[in-house]
Amino acid sequence: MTNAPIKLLIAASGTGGHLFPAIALAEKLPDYEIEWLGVPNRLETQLVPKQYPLNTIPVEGFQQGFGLASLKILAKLIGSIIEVRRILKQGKFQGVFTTGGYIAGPAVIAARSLGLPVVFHESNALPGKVTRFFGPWCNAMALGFDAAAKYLPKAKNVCVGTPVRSQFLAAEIPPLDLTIPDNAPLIVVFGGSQGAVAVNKFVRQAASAWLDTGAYIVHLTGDRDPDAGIFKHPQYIELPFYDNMAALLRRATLAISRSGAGSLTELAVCGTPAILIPYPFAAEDHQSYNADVFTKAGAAITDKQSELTAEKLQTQVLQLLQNPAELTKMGENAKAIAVPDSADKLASLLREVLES
Ligand SMILES: CC(=O)N[C@H]1[C@@H](OP(=O)(O)OP(=O)(O)OC[C@H]2O[C@@H](n3ccc(=O)[nH]c3=O)[C@H](O)[C@@H]2O)O[C@H](CO)[C@@H](O)[C@@H]1O
Repeated sequence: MTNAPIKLLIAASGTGGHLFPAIALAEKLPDYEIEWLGVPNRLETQLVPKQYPLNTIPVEGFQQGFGLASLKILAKLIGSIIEVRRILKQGKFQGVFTTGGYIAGPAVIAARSLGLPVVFHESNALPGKVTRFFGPWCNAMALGFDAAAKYLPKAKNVCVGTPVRSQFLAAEIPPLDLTIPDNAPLIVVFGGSQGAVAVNKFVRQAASAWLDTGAYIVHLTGDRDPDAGIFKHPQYIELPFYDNMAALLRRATLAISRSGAGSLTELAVCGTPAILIPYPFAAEDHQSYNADVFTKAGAAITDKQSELTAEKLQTQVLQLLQNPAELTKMGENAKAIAVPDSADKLASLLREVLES
């Protein structure tokens, strides 16, 4: 007699930073029957592989203060909890995995109210409010960074790193489909999964001096950059989004990046030295806490956006390009933070919780 597969509901929504680790975990559970929980019109509708049926609920994050808008959101939250309980019961799910954010609230409440186990993964060094609130209710709290544990004193913390997409771990990474000479230094600029308009502006103002040294720039602008297409140069490649990040970050001499957990994890796995510019409006400034981990490890230089100028960024990059030994050291320090088998560790933890 063969055992029926374990049914798992994955609640991961919104950004690459929330979705990629969950997809990497799902790929490690081929013997499970997995369905997804997300919201309509977010990145999950594009990124979640078709083999995982997507259930959607209309949950939203709370605004500051408590007005009519918050009451509507509360009503949606209650409706979402009822709906997730229905999905879990009807589908006979045996557990829930979540990467946090506002989808996690109804997922954790519904699962725990039905007595189902929940494994939570928090990739940031400063855990989000939802994580801090619901962490103690979960059967395991998997952390991307050790530094997060002190903010979750009552949770069952296990540091597993943050899983990266399988492309980063493949023995043979597909080659870059961009024309960049082998010996040219390459600066890669990216601003999370949605691009960073403020970073893009600094980069365009500073870029000429970098290009004059013979360096190439691959600039991933996001699709909402009003200045896209303005700056042109034969060594400057501008794209709204690029898929083959594994090959690009491995090839990069230096990255200029926001400090979302996903980006940092990939920089570490690839051993890519970086200048980090935390997104100043991220919830509770959590990207600065992420960046601190890298700066303290000697893997990156961090610039506060409010104190940065194009001139300062220009000089920092020129100095680093002239100092390959420093770049190599930063890259090695980044590699030392990496947890390349994070998805395996997370899958083992989940199996331990769901199968014991
Ligand atoms: C603005 C904001 O609050 N962002 C948060 C969001 O992640 P957000 O998705 O914004 O940022 P992350 O750095 O975590 O992830 C970005 C991902 O997009 C990928 N990418 C980017 C550009 C591109 O052209 N191609 C591509 O594949 C990167 O390789 C990376 O995997 O959730 C993360 C996890 O909780 C947080 O740490 C981030 O702070």
